[in-house]
Amino acid sequence: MQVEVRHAAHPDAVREFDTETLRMHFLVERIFQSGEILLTYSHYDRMIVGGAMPDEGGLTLSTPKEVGQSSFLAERELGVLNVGGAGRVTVDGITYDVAHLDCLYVGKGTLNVRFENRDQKNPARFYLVSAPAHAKHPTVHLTRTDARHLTPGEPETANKRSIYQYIHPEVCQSCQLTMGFTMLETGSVWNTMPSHTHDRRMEAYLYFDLDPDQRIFHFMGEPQQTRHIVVANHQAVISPPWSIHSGAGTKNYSFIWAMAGDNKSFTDMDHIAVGDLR
Ligand SMILES: O=C[C@H](O)[C@@H](O)CC(=O)C(=O)O
Ligand SMILES: [Zn+2]
Repeated sequence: MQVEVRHAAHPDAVREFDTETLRMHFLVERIFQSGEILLTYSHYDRMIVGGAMPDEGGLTLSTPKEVGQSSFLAERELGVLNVGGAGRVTVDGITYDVAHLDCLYVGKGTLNVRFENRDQKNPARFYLVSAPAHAKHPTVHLTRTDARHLTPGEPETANKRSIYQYIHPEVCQSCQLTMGFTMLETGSVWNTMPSHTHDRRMEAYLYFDLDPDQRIFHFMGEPQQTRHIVVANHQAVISPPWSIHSGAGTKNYSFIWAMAGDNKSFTDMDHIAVGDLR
């Protein structure tokens, strides 16, 4: 397991960041590496994002010093969403078949989490998101048909998309974590436009299903001080609570969103009119 710590940055400081500094603070370039668990510990709401990509030997979630506990999930909850081939996740002796785009909520107090492939030629890529938790909720396996499905956007504004809400109060219990994914239709490239902030919750995006030679221009920053980060497939962006998080791709793509903070209300957003962005 490799863990990288990212400290929180004040918006006044971020105004001065150049491209490399923005990327160093907010872009997670490496999420999936075969036979390894790569994690990034963000000090925004202490959310951990990362990936587990098993090889023949499988992978066990160990406990890094950063979490300060005897087991990773002693005081945390975990969301797992598979963007690779079919896999298996074993949680304290119970094995779940976690197919492509299935999600697993793993509750606080879990002692053992193990990741394996079903087909070594098409390895699973488990995207992981964890936040501090103070209550135990049951571990739940969710498929796409369990998710809440929304279809915002229009072809005219190139933002027609499907939102699948998995770890969401109407679908699955959690302490502070919410998680799901958004899939853009062919010809639509804009996510989360009109954009918004929610200072009471931070958010992270993992972009996936993007062709290797295409990129997403992810927009961040205060609404009147926007900056962009050029993002490739299987890279994540940490969005501070004060920042917009929106993107335009050179082609359509999908992304996993996950949030932690004061509430789990997906619709609690401070919207910014397109004309007010700077
Ligand atoms: O606070 C909610 C998050 O920013 C995303 O879930 C928005 C999103 O997936 C979209 O509009 O496509
Ligand atoms: Zn948001």
